[in-house]
Amino acid sequence: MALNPVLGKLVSKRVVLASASPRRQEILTNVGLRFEVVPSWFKETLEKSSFAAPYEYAVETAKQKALEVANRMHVKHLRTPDIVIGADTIVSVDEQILEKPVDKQDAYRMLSRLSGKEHSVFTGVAIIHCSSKGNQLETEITDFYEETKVKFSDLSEELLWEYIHSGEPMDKAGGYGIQALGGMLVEYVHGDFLNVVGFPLNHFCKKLAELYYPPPKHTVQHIKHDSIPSVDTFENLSDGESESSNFIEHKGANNLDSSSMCPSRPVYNCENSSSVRTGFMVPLENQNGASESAAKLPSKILDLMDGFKASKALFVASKLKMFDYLKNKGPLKAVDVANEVGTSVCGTERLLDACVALGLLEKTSQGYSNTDSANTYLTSDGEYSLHGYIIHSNDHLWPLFTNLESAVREGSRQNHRAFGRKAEDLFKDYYHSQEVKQRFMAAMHSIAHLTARDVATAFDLSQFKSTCDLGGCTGALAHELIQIYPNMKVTVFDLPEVIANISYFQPSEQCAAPVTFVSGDFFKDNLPEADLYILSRVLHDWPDEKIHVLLSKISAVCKPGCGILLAEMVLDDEKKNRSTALLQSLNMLVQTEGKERSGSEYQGLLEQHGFANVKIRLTGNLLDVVLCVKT
Ligand SMILES: Cc1cn([C@H]2C[C@H](O)[C@@H](COP(=O)(O)OP(=O)(O)OP(=O)(O)O)O2)c(=O)[nH]c1=O
Repeated sequence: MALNPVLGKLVSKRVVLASASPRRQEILTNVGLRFEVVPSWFKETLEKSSFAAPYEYAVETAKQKALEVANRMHVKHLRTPDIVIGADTIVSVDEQILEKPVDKQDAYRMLSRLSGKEHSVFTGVAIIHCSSKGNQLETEITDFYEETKVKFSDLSEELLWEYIHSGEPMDKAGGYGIQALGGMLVEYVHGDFLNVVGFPLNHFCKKLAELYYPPPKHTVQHIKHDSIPSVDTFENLSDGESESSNFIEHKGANNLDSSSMCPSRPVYNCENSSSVRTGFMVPLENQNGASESAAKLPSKILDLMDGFKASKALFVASKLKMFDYLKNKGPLKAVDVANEVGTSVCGTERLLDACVALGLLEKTSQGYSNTDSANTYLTSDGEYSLHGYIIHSNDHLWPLFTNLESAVREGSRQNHRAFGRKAEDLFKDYYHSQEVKQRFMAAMHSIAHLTARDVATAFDLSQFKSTCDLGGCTGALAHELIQIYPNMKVTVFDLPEVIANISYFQPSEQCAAPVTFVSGDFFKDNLPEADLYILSRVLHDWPDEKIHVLLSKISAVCKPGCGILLAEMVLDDEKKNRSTALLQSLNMLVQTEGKERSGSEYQGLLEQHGFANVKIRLTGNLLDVVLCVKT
């Protein structure tokens, strides 16, 4: 049973968030929703005076943002999403609509208008259900808005400018962010706090409840239309969707991070997390940091202590190809899996049970079978198989991470301790041992294929007629680019040893314009001509000195207007919030001389080589995207 099966209803659907707002991504991620991010290209230029009320403008803009994404994904022959969610947040004061400031003066105008007054924050939301009939996209649109009233204190000039110079106002409606420094300007908030931050979660859940659980006619009088049904109500309503248990696990895990969203409002975290947890109930500590009773355990720490056991269970089940057997022959009893794989029955049963508890498998009286996620991601031939990366994690990263302590003490990579060879020798191994080479390429292909759509759609790249993916390996991103921009000429440039082994990874269906593969070393050889150079998961391998060598080579062949697109995990500037990216930076420490970097660090590197207009898109998924152009 899910805490909130209305969100559980979306588990099996392909949900797309048509928004680049990191806040919206975080709010929805924190409640365990799984979705792709495809930022809308709709320009927020609707004529404001043509709307009778400010909220109508926000709702219409939200609708247009979502429709643009739904149409683009349909037209570009991508798989039509099931649901597209769009949102638009505006601030309204004295009948005027304030959006994001265009510059510091504009931010000043906005904030001085809000000083000492109450204003309204409206977020319009559109939920678009999509289907394909023949070649036509059919949509059903549900929209709504939420209003929150916010009052600012009187703001002194000094405070105003200090706040503006912090940079926080620039990407936020009304020029402030209530969830961070802007919270200091606020005297009171009446209404949904998350609505101000960009997404009215409570109203969204109520809307989904209306859509998915319309009250049966004979019980109408018992159901409160404006409430999200309670857990008990939902138990009755639940349709028993098998993935709902995954949903809870996921949500529990995500609450670990939710503090970054709203540090000043612990209530928002605490209420959710204490009611969400399943399995072992772990309320949070009281204000003094002391447990309220002996039964209350530090859940976050316990989860972290157990993390390695869960990773290793996943690695071993993958290595033994259990997900492949279960896909082809499931449901199977433990004894049958053990016979297929050649393992002990007692060990196999424990591993399978652990995988069930981790939400990777399902268990019924017929035996064990894969969840949909296991079929998609964990089988070696799944549509978005991560099998290659999992094996790489087990065989290569695990031994390196075992030496993390030495890496931290010495500040350098640990290949010699993990494998008895220097990093350089080992790197050569990738290309000299066929097995290791295939394993490494499969790992890189898994991640590139999984993230290709996010990377290719983070920005509108249609102005670039030719693209060169430097270190593009098997061409997974290149193929995605051609799907989205059929007229783009796409070249992949990688080492000869890599290019010699790409055939296994090529898609079976023929693309309209095939990808060109060119072999060479981007540090030594001439680069192919292109309007846009892509570096996906390349810069994080190298120290700044090597990056300067590479960027100056690219800069030398780039004409004004040509661009660089980076795909990396981008750290927040303070390096304290994005745990996946920060852990990845440790991953780079144990095996390379590189590291993960923040948006301003990438900007600094790029600007030194004549690239400007640096834009960063946080996709909410594995890779973020940075785009800049040569001046
Ligand atoms: C008032 C306020 C707004 N905001 C943000 C929420 C929205 O992200 C942003 C308003 O701009 P929007 O145009 O609603 O959204 P966006 O440009 O960030 O993303 P997209 O158009 O791709 O959906 O302001 C805060 O983060 N905190 C606040 O206190």
